[in-house]
Amino acid sequence: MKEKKKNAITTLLNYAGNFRILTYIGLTLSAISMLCSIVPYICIWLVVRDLIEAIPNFSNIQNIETYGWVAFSFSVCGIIIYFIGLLCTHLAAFRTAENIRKIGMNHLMKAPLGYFDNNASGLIRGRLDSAANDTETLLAHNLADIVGTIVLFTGMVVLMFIFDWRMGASCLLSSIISIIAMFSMMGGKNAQIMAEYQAAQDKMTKAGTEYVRGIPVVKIFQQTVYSFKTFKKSIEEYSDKAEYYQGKICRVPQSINLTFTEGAFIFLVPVVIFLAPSALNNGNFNNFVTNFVFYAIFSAIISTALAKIMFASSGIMLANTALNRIDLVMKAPTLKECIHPKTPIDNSVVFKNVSFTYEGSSTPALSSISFRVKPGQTVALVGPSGGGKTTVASLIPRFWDVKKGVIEIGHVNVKDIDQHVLMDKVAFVFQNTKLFKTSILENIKISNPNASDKDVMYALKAARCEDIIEKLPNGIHTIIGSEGTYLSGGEQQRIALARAILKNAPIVILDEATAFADPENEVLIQKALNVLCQNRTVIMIAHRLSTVINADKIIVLDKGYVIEEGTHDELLNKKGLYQKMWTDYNQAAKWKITSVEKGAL
Ligand SMILES: Nc1ncnc2c1ncn2[C@@H]1O[C@H](COP(=O)(O)OP(=O)(O)OP(=O)(O)O)[C@@H](O)[C@H]1O
Repeated sequence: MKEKKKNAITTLLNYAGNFRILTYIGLTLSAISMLCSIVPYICIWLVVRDLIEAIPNFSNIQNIETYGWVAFSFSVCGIIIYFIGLLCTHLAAFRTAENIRKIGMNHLMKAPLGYFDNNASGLIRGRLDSAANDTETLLAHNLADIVGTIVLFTGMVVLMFIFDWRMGASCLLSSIISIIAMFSMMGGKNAQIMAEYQAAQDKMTKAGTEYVRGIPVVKIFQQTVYSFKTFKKSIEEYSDKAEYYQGKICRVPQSINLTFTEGAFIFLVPVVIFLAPSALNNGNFNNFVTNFVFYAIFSAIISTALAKIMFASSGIMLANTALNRIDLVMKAPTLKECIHPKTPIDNSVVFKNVSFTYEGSSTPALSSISFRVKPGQTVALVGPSGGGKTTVASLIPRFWDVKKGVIEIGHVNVKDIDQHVLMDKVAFVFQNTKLFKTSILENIKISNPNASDKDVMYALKAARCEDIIEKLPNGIHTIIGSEGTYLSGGEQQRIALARAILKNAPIVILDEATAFADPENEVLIQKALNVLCQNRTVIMIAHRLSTVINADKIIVLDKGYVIEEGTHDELLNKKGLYQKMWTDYNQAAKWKITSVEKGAL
């Protein structure tokens, strides 16, 4: 446990960078302010001593006013120093939290795009945010309180043994019991239980995100909330863990801790009763009473100090868990950057004996795939569902890195091409277009931030988006998703094509570009695609075989293998899987036309 605490703080201070110095200053000031806060108690002891010694001639007392001023000055100084310290720790904490978010985001920017398919965005964001928030509280408040309290505690222990060690030891005994109870909640097996409790919370967040995503499906199929068993189960698991941690682990030590924190004088009274007769006999009863008054008051600040340590320790525990969770983000796989990047010499794409298995899967998605796409050629990937088409397409821009085989663009291994150059080389249009909740203009300029409004307008025209822009209240400046401005699937697809056209990349990857379009939109999308694909190397995935007839080459993928390759006519002559797919496709098309005709009659 001790080791873990050290790690959390060291790691956090690493995130703070140069602002670490502010943390050190803040902690030192917090320690000084705590030392200042002890002085008024010493003054109280002096006042009580003088009062008792002066009985009944109180007019002889001279120094009480001085003690009062000293106590007041130290209290005020302590408060001012504490606030300056807090200012420093807050500045450092805000910067650290900002750095955690920045470093986390920078790391995620290097993660392969495929990582985001496999990890819910809500979970990744939750991990970064909770780590930043929890550590912010730790650095801004908890750490200063811990250091201050340790100094205060050490000062108190010294004072306790200065005046009367027996009374001091009785006060200290309740503190020790309190501390043992406190740490028993956090140490050993209980730390593991706390980690499990946090993991259950993580699982619940993930299941919650999936649940919200699936609400439309639930509504369509009239399912009740309980159909989402995973989410329900995760809530139950979380409640069980929380209940177990709070009820079984914390109840007894918490009660002991609170009893001895609030009743720090619990051993003091019996000790005083026990010592009083000998003090009377020895003739130093005045001194004995002074010490008793002092320890009775002093035990109150022990309670405050212990309560502070308790809250601060739970802060460290939270920060520890948060750091473990952020580690999961920081340990996300990253694409290896090439040290000596090479420049592709043309726009060809070549797969050489590529095999690929998704992480966590035992079956390869692709096995020994080899094919060549010459510059300017259009190659179509077809085949049954799960054949590996999307995987092939996503390996080209390095959504994932292959471990076996080589993928080349312009005769250079994609791993040896600078990331920015690679991204400039390839434009992709996915099945599910992602448009941001911003203006159409911004949405399109994402692919080329330096483009002028004129270039954007050209791209919109080339993607046949004029009708979309005309009906929008503020034209290209209309924010998508605001004031009832929603675009249909086909319209979104055309905006995405405008984005790809503006990017002007020499290699285009199309994944089911017309999948969700109605007939009207499909014609427009097809026209936009013609512009996008002109004089470019194109790799397209299509289920509608009518769209691939004119491709320079068709590659048939089945169960991760290339089983046929050739032009439309060549493949029909082979009388293999493609020919069967073509027959089925035509039959389906004929069936559709017949059904429509019958319906019309
Ligand atoms: N992110 C992933 N993690 C694990 N396995 C995956 C992942 N994506 C795809 N697979 C698996 O890899 C294999 C190939 O899938 P892929 O999506 O490439 O096929 P496809 O031909 O594009 O299918 P479809 O036509 O249905 O889109 C399948 O067995 C699939 O289950």
